[in-house]
Amino acid sequence: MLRRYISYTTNKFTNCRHVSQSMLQSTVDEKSGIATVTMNKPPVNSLNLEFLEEIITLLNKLQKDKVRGMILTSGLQKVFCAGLDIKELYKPNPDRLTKFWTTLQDTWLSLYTTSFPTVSVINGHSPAGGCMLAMSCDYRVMVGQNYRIGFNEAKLGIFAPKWFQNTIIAVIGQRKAEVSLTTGKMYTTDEALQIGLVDETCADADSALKKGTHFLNNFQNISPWAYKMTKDINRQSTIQWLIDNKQKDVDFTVEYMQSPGVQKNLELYLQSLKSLPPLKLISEIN
Ligand SMILES: CCCCCCCC/C=C\C=C\CC(=O)SCCNC(=O)CCNC(=O)[C@H](O)C(C)(C)COP(=O)(O)OP(=O)(O)OC[C@H]1O[C@@H](n2cnc3c(N)ncnc32)[C@H](O)[C@@H]1OP(=O)(O)O
Repeated sequence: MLRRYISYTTNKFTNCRHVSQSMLQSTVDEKSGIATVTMNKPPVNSLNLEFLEEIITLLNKLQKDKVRGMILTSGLQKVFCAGLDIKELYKPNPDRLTKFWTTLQDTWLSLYTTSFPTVSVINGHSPAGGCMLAMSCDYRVMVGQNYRIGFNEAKLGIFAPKWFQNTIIAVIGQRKAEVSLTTGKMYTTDEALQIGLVDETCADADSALKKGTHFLNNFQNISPWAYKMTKDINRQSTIQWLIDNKQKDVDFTVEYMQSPGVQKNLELYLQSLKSLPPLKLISEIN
């Protein structure tokens, strides 16, 4: 396992508090109380067990520190998050896969129920679990015209669980979610805006961060308690479904992922990932 460390420093010139873990950097602006969290797990910010554990630890820390809001973004050149780390799913060790899926559920629960408002600044490709990471925030701003976002699980021969699908339905509605999930379509920035996968688009990352901050400033005069209660009531049925079905969801996933058909599909997908030229894959699967 990677050596992990957390360090806290305050920069007296910028009035920012920095929290740095090996794959995540967090900077809290002392004046606004807004945390900017940057994912930095080259090459593609894929979500493996250790990365998910870091995300949970950081969310707990931000909650304890009573930040006023969080912006989640990527420090990589062209990828926001490539989704689940396929290596966690391909030829898995059942014990690790059990821990991985349980931690994935807990990460989603932590992010979807934060006591502070959250924004994702999508500054790179964002397929499958990467798109879900963005959907689990309260607001989404997508940068530029070069990236793709969507739910391509079907292209890998796997399907999204109920709690995942319900999260998407809450954002874009039942019909669009069904078309999006069954076709595995990856959307351009403009298409994503049109179907409501993202709330705003802009040309560059700096403007996107400003738009994210602008959204979070809406909560300056809103009671944190009123914010949290409203969000909890709005999201309650999906959250409760997962809490009530956690073990069933893990057991099913562990068995399903190990089936020969799923493993064959993942093998073929991993091969195509290696053989296609950069970015061809994403455009191929449109
Ligand atoms: C709060 C959490 C919410 C999450 C809830 C999830 C609930 C679960 C439900 C559903 C399940 C979801 C399934 C998934 O997420 S499966 C993952 C789907 N992802 C993809 O299909 C992305 C595939 N990757 C790409 O299309 C490209 O890599 C791209 C992201 C566009 C980047 O392109 P490029 O910059 O050209 O980089 P390369 O393709 O050369 O890749 C560099 C190396 O990274 C490896 N890679 C890429 N993606 C993954 C991945 N997802 N997992 C593991 N490894 C990945 C790639 O093979 C290269 O490796 P190497 O250098 O060894 O060849």
